[in-house]
Amino acid sequence: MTLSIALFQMDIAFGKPDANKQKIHDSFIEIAEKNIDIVVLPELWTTGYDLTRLDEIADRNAKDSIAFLSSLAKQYNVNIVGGSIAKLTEQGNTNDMLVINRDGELVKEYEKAHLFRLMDEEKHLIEGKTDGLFELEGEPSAGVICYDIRFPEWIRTHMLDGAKMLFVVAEWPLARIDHWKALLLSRAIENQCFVIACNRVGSDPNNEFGGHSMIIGPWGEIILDTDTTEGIFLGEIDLNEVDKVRNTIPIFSDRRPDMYRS
Ligand SMILES: NC(=O)CCC(=O)C(=O)O
Repeated sequence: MTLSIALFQMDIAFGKPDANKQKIHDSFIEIAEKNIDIVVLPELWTTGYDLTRLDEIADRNAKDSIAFLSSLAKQYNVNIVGGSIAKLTEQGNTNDMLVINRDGELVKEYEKAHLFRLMDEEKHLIEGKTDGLFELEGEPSAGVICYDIRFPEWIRTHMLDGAKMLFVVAEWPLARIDHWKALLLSRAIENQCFVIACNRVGSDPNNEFGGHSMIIGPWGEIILDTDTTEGIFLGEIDLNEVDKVRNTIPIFSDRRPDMYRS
């Protein structure tokens, strides 16, 4: 199956959910005539890293964000890996990925499992406890959030369940953009999957962000690598490539889990 992907590499207005929603709403028109199958947004696109104000600006139970993305998905007949948003729950705030299908149905919520101390996440957010597995267009997929990609065992956990596409949504600073690129490439090669990664650009009071949203194939081929400009970037993937690569070098059946530490 061939799928066309649009990565929304956007700047995010700090602590201004309405402005960010408006920007996405207005930009969707650009994808209308392009027959896109999946749109991907970056991490925390409603609020950015305005974490000290989350009790004021986070979305209670993600209700408004789900309604917003669901309406866009139906209007434009497109699946949306809706980046992540700050979700206010009874227990606290989470960094919550939303995945919506073409019919506007919520197919997955995944809460970031690994909180990033360098950006104070552990002070303001609670960690997720469940996996990021879902299906889009009938294809097994997984979604993770930014710092999660530094944990190859977490990604492998998803791949052992058969995921062929790994979606990564991020606010990854420019200062470590070489890590971002190397980690994404490694996750694609070692898991023989497509990595579809959307980072933000621009800056907030603490960081300048690095863009370089990417699509990488299961052989490690770079299908798309952007720069640091804001925009919607397109790429196409053929999921048959995953089976071809997995049959050529059968790493999943060659594993020796009996020798690995958990
Ligand atoms: N938002 C994040 O999780 C950033 C992760 C990051 O910058 C890193 O180096 O890891």
